[in-house]
Amino acid sequence: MKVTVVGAGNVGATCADVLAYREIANEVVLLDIKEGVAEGKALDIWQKAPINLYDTRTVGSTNDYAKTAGSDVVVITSGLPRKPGMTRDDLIQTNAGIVKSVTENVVKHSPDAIIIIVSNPLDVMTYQAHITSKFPRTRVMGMAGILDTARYRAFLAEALNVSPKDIQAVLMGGHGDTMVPLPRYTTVGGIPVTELIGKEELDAIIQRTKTGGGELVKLMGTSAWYAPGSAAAQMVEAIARDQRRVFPVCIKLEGEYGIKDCYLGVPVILGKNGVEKVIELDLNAEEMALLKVSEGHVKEVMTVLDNLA
Ligand SMILES: NC(=O)c1ccc[n+]([C@@H]2O[C@H](COP(=O)([O-])OP(=O)(O)OC[C@H]3O[C@@H](n4cnc5c(N)ncnc54)[C@H](O)[C@@H]3O)[C@@H](O)[C@H]2O)c1
Ligand SMILES: O=C(O)C[C@H](O)C(=O)O
Repeated sequence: MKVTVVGAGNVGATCADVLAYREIANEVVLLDIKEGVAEGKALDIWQKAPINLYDTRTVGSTNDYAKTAGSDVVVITSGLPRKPGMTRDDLIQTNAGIVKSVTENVVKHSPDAIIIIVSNPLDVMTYQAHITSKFPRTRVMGMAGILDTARYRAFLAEALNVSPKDIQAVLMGGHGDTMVPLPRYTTVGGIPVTELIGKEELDAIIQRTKTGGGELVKLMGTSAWYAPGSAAAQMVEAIARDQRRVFPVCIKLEGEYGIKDCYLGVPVILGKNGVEKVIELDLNAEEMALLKVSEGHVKEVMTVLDNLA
């Protein structure tokens, strides 16, 4: 298993580190456009191997895609992160160009790869990578749902004073304020969450989850990386080990949930072929209405991308 991570910044380097210390891949190539940065971080991670006891070989590359040739999975994290006061959509102009040129290079050197997009605005950057790569939709997906769900689970674990391991949940829709939480599908050790927490407290947690990325941007002046890098690595693991994990993943919808030609987070089965199956939940009217709002927002930003092109 060879994995390339494009972008050796905060998220990319964290993802490469998790892939290495959890031995998810035999070889991890970290690539960045900035001279020396990827080589340095890859070397640093490799020098940690005797301490943390792993065999994964990490290799750095300054924009030399020949080193990435034949990758099984490519994670694209290259692009600007937002600063306080910005929305993710404000990044579209710069990041669309970056994701397009990176995807062209990835396709040239790894034509059979599965691509995982992390760059923002997530849903529309997944669209950009999909139309550029011309890969089947099952091999081009975006990471956001695992992160958003993890935030929701972490906040719930804190509120209920239980282990985050015991909280199972699904969040759907776009990666932004229109994401669709699904309390009906949230359980704590198998118990419906609504039996353990009041509506008001749950609503506050859902609201905090929706703005969870912004909360961190405000605190740090740039966006998060530990949870996002780990979330992307978890998707790679599901593919590399053919785990058939059930995760919310951004993919082009082709009629599921009555939605076509839109890139949205939905629960899927993730395995060796990428998205093995899109799971269609039986949403109630209220949940469906929220998903339609999310669709409307993502489609608006997709139009911005079309106009840029
Ligand atoms: N999907 C999510 O849930 C999620 C979570 C966190 C961050 N993000 C997004 O991920 C992206 C990266 O965030 P970060 O915090 O790692 O930023 P960062 O600035 O730390 O790293 C980005 C890296 O991309 C590199 N880069 C820029 N253009 C490149 C190109 N053409 N080829 C190769 N490398 C290039 C930069 O040199 C930089 O090292 C941002 O767009 C951010 O908004 C998404
Ligand atoms: O909030 C951001 O800009 C980064 C990322 O999408 C996140 O949710 O942490």
